[in-house]
Amino acid sequence: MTQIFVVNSGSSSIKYQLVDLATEQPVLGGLVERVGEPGSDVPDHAAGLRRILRDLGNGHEIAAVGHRVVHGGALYTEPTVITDEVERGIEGLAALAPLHNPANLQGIRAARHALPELPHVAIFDTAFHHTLAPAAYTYAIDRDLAAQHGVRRYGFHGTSHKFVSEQAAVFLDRPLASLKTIVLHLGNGASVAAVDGGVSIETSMGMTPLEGLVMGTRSGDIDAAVLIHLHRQAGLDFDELDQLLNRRSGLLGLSGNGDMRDVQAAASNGDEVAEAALAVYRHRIRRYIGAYIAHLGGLDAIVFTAGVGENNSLLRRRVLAGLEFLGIHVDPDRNELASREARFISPDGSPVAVLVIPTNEELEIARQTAAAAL
Ligand SMILES: Nc1ncnc2c1ncn2[C@@H]1O[C@H](COP(=O)(O)OP(=O)(O)O)[C@@H](O)[C@H]1O
Ligand SMILES: CC(=O)OP(=O)(O)O
Ligand SMILES: [Mg+2]
Repeated sequence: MTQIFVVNSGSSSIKYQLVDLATEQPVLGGLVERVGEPGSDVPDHAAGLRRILRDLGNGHEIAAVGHRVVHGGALYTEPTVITDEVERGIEGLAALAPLHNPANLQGIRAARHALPELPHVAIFDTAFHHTLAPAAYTYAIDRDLAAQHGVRRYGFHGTSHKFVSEQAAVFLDRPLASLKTIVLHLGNGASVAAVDGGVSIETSMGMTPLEGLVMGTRSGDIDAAVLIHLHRQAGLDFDELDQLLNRRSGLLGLSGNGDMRDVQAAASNGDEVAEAALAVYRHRIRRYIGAYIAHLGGLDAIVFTAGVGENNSLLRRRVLAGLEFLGIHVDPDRNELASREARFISPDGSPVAVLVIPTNEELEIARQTAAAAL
């Protein structure tokens, strides 16, 4: 019974699972929250991971450890067995993902220290998007400056986009190579990917996980001149602008609440500010759907996934309303059916399959870890 221990160190949490490879089911799992927050008894990710490993105890047949790492830059495009040199590589990318990579690295160091005899593998959020063409990943600024500082689109949530687009092919019983799919990963962080024959050709997040969709606390797309304007006119410095765009924008900035459940509940109770925030959220998603149909040159499937995508039926319906002329239809009854399984929400015979597929980043990390290390 081979088991893979999967560690997902987020900016303020650590999720973990012990995945049995034979059944592809978690044997156990958990979440440590409020890491490093004031009043928390978990001062940092290293301490959090030590506690998890202590609670885990002995008696498990762990064959390898898989770590989610958010930013692999241009350096890491494959699952990578972690050495001291790889640790330094991940550290070197911290400037591109300051909320995520240092936390990932602390988790890696603590786990390697506690389980030195096991192979540890880094699975990068950026890896699935390394297939983007230059036209898709290039920002139109000075070429040399951009190259010198690694400024380009990398894209994120790749583990989820890969897993979900492959699941769509299995669910539809069609060859992955023939499918043009738009994946909407709508969680706390949110991104869209255009996947053509299993290959990512476009995605909404950029050099960092800030660009693209409206998120819980992140603005997504914004005219870069807004930063210059707020610096000059409102006197905000760079740290304040970073905080503003990454931590105090998105649904939180628009409505005072960053959790979709609360915003949706308020809007449903007639709160106009919440409804206006949701209108911005939906409008942004529709812009990407239109753009990605053009990039794909057709569309076979739209897949909703992650916390919001899997659970918010009203949002799904309203995001796709009026797109019938593109062959996109939603069956209201199927859409309302709550389930933990992959499912259609389009009617039978619809030209575009509209699906809800629960993501499972931990299982994907476990699979890739085993493939790289065992
Ligand atoms: N039943 C639900 N209805 C609407 N939104 C939901 C529901 N369950 C979770 N969400 C939303 O999903 C988001 C979190 O998604 P998740 O994929 O768990 O995020 P992450 O992994 O990025 O932390 C939150 O905005 C939360 O409100
Ligand atoms: C990359 C990213 O945005 O991750 P998360 O959704 O976990 O914040
Ligand atoms: Mg997530």
